[in-house]
Amino acid sequence: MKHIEVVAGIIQSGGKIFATQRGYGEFKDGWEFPGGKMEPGESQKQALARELKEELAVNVNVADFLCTVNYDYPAFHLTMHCYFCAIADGKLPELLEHEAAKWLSPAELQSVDWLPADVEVVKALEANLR
Ligand SMILES: Nc1nc2c([nH]c(=O)n2[C@H]2C[C@H](O)[C@@H](COP(=O)(O)OP(=O)(O)OP(=O)(O)O)O2)c(=O)[nH]1
Repeated sequence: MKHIEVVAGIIQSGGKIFATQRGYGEFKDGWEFPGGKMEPGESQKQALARELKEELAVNVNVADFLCTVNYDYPAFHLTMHCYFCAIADGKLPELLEHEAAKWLSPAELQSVDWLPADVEVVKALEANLR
């Protein structure tokens, strides 16, 4: 089966977590942690900083690793590495590709319709924030 490996960022600011809603493709309207695929020669953290800059025009410091999740979608196997991120310069994300975004408090994490692979990430995040 096809294998896709991505890095995803849990951007934190003022005690809240940034969630984005996909604007296109197979998973349109699903909620996720922004990020994307690594390019050859990039570390996971470098790839994540680049993807967040491209998608959200935001400068982040990629911080602690949270978890790696594996999920079998019908058409591919996903491996996703998740890292906490802090905004480096106070400039908030702009939606260049996503259709919507929300800043969620820890208590609000279950209030959006996460992509299937993200359910486990949210569980790990809730345990980490507790
Ligand atoms: N970035 C990201 N992708 C996720 C998450 N959860 C999840 O199932 N995915 C899936 C959706 C995509 O099929 C796959 C790869 O994500 P991607 O960001 O590279 O998106 P994409 O396939 O639209 O790729 P591209 O057109 O931007 O190259 O991972 C998540 O939290 N963040």
